Amino acid sequence: MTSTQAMEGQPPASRILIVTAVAAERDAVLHGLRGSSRFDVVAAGAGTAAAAAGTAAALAAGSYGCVISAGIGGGFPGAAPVGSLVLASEMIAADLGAETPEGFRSAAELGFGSVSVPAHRGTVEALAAALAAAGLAVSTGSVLTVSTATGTAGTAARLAARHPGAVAEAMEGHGVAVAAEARRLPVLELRAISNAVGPRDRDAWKIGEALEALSAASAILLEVL
Ligand SMILES: O=C(O)c1cccc(C(=O)CC[C@H]2O[C@@H](n3cnc4c(=O)[nH]cnc43)[C@H](O)[C@@H]2O)c1
Repeated sequence: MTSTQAMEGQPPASRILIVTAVAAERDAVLHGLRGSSRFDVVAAGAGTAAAAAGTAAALAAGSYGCVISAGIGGGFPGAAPVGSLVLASEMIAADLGAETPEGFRSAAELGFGSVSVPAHRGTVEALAAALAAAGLAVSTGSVLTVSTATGTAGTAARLAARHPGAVAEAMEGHGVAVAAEARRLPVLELRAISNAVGPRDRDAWKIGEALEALSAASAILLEVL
């Protein structure tokens, strides 16, 4: 895990922890935050296990009032185009469950507990309004956390059918959210869309465009949080 404090100085009353997967996402967020001392930004690694462990470690080491999972993500066609932003209304562990002869059953359906953590509604609404007011394209809806990035039209269609409110998928949000929820902290997920959820075409991913959108959105975090 690599961690960067935005700037040295006295910690304010309510600090905010932002967890990304990779260093490029962390650096894009830090660029937008322009050295604000209220935020710590941590690149915890890809996937829910690294995200949850990294978030839990950061929360054990510091005092925070809010946690944000941030990075790039895949957008569902028709809901979140490449280059746009997504704010999660909830973070769903979309492939946590079991295959059965009747198809996939979620851990919740199997009685193992919830697979969804709600985002802090008031903050989502305020942030979505501020992003839109700044001229940034933003949609709000469920963000799916998957262990395997979708690579076929069939998987995309199955996920969309199972989660009609889904706007994007990524690989860390639910892990960050579970670690935040364990400490009763409000949690958000912010994704900048680099690719469409569907048939895999890695060469078509617009990572630079998404990282720019992530930086622009991070500048708005300063105003709202
Ligand atoms: O190669 C690079 O320069 C680069 C820069 C920033 C980020 C990356 C990543 O590969 C990040 C992996 C991260 O991205 C999320 N992600 C993005 N699109 C999807 C998707 O369609 N399905 C699932 N996850 C996606 C995910 O959270 C990964 O951890 C590379």
